[in-house]
Amino acid sequence: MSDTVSNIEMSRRRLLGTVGAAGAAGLALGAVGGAAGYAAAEESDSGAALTDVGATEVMFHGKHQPGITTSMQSRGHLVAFDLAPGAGRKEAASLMRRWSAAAQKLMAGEPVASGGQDTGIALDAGPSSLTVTFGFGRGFFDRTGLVAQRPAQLDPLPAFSADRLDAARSNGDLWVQIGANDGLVAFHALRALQKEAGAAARVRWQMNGFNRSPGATAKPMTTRNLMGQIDGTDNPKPSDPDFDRRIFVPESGKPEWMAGGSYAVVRRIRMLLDDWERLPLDKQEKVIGRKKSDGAPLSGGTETTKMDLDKTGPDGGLVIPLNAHARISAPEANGGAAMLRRPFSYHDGIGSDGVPDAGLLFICWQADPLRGFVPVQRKLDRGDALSAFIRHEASGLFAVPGAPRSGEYVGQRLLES
Ligand SMILES: C=CC1=C(C)c2cc3[nH]c(cc4nc(cc5[nH]c(cc1n2)c(C)c5CCC(=O)O)C(CCC(=O)O)=C4C)c(C)c3C=C
Ligand SMILES: [Fe+2]
Repeated sequence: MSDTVSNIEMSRRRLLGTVGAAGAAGLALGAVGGAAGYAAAEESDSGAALTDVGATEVMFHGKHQPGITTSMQSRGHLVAFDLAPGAGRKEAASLMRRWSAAAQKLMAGEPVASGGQDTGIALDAGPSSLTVTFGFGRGFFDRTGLVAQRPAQLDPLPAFSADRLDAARSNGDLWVQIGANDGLVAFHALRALQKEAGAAARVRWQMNGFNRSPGATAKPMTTRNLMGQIDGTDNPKPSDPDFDRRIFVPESGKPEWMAGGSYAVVRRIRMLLDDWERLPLDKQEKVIGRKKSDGAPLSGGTETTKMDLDKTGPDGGLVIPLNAHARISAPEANGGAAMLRRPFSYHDGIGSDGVPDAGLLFICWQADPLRGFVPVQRKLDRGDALSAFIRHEASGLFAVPGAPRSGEYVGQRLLES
């Protein structure tokens, strides 16, 4: 069962079980609410929950860690930690044990007494689809004396010509991805995990992101990014026959501790919004190869229609230009290379250059970065029309093990091997 299915079941059970029939009758179910949902929510004065957003719980245990195939959440925090000077394998194991116990409680909507007492930031809220995902960076294996267990997939990413990477905001020994459909719930988890790190690890960098709030659109839709494009249409789907093979390390895969795991590539990609917004709509659409209004390919149809890469217009030219982002990044153009993109937008105010410091916290998941991100980015780096409007400013690559079994902590099979 996917964690999304169990979310829905869990949230329905919680709604009916804890809110009671009178409240449940007037509820707007966030996932399917639509226009009728808004009316019900606005009119509800019974004191019952207005939606099931808060009640939805994602499971901590399972085959894969949460936060990979989980539906995108409206708030995200990405934090990289370095192990503190003097901390090694023993301290790392103890940290992962503490973090896993805290994450399990947080995801169940329970308080955590990190450093004495719960901060109270998430009091009153339900789990709100909180997920906490843990990964290990290349340096982790040096620090813990586990170099022999380091997967080749964590070899540094190649340099790309358009990279303008800030080393201080790149990589890190440990990576934590927090996502939730409530800002306070997400911050509560962030704070608890930072405190739980104690003297064992120090924050190296932190990035904060956001997406659409559940229920913001009248019907469920693929989200938009800060350039206004519908972004995520052609993601691999869990129902695709080769989804697991592309995104997750198989049970028989190597190293054994990565069974059921995945590799996360994280890129902080700044959008040059002033330049982008000056571009007329028809040119913006040619940059991507899709319409801005509904995400349909320029070759016709609706958002989910397959792109016709050979279609020509009245002038004889290709309707999806040769340098269109969607053409260049398509699996067919990259020997089948595919990744699951699950980003957050970010906005960190106005940069020192006077333009918005805003863009995409691009996170993609794959069983092997050399068969996912790397070949696609190599190709985009050479000829993507979008390159003129974006700048890669930070980068990270992390091994994200499978979910722990009941009673285990994340990474136990590595740290106690
Ligand atoms: C190396 C991988 C990719 C990077 C980096 C990347 C950055 C990036 N993309 C957009 C906006 C869109 N991307 C779209 C499709 C798309 N992008 C990638 C890969 C990277 N994007 C892939 C593999 C695909 C799917 C291609 C396909 O199979 O057809 C789209 C179109 C809609 C969609 O399918 O999601 C948009 C829009 C931005 C703004 C960006 C950097 C800021
Ligand atoms: Fe893209």
